[in-house]
Amino acid sequence: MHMIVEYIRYQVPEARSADFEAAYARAAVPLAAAPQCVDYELSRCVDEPDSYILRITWTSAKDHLEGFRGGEHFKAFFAEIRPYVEQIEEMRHYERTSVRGAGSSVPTLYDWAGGEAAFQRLTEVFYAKVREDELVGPLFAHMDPGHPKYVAMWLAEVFGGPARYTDERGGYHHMVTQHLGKAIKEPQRRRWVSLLMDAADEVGLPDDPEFRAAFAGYIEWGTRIAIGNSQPGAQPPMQAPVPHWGWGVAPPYIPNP
Ligand code: HEM
Repeated sequence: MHMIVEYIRYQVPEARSADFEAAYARAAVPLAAAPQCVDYELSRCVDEPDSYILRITWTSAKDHLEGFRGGEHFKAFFAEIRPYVEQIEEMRHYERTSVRGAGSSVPTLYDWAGGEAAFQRLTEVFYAKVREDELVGPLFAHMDPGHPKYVAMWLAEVFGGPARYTDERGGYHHMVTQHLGKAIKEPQRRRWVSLLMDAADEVGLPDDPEFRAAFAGYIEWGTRIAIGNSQPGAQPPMQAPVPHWGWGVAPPYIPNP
């Protein structure tokens, strides 16, 4: 899949702008229903209110030109915007480059949680519980004394803090080797999660719904991957970046063909 961004610049006289926006609000319904459309946004120029830019991200240029234009949603979409075709000044596909990313207007989960100290407190309390637990304790019988600290470094990095696990502890590769062959069972994973959530309450991690949903989302994801990687014969990738987790929603997993 090779995403492509389409920009359409319109010049719409002030007298028609309200109708234009209303037409696009209606056109957006079939557009959003098209499986070739990733997202879209119509914005209006502040300095020259006659200028509009419509940005549509498509799953690929071919999907746009063949899939969407030849598909079931195009007719309804085009019927709405047809009166404005003559107002188009530019309509082209743009290739995304690697220069993109999120800014800092939204705090990281790491900052929201309280930074490094918060994760250190969390894992100290958590592994004290783990050690005592009859279901998961035995897996950790030979745990490295530094383990709570290392996992705190991992979590901090995942949630947007400094890359200390990568820089000081061997990164993803080291983590994955630690789970190989452990043959973790589902009830053990569940207990691990449950003890971690107890620890989160005990050390007073923020308990607002948004933070906890994102936190639990990563933990559900990560523990399920750990189970898979720990089974006999598993062959997980041995090199990968440490994952980064934010406030958003994880997209569906589609394996590379
Ligand atoms: C989100 C889920 C998980 C994360 C982020 C995680 C993270 C880690 C990390 C970073 C290490 C290596 C620490 C080091 O640098 O030495 C590790 C080791 C280990 N993990 Fe996990 N883990 C997860 C899930 C689990 C689960 C569900 C289990 C079992 C129920 C488990 C059992 C172990 C064990 C037994 C070790 C080796 C400990 C030792 O002997 O030192 N992990 N984990």
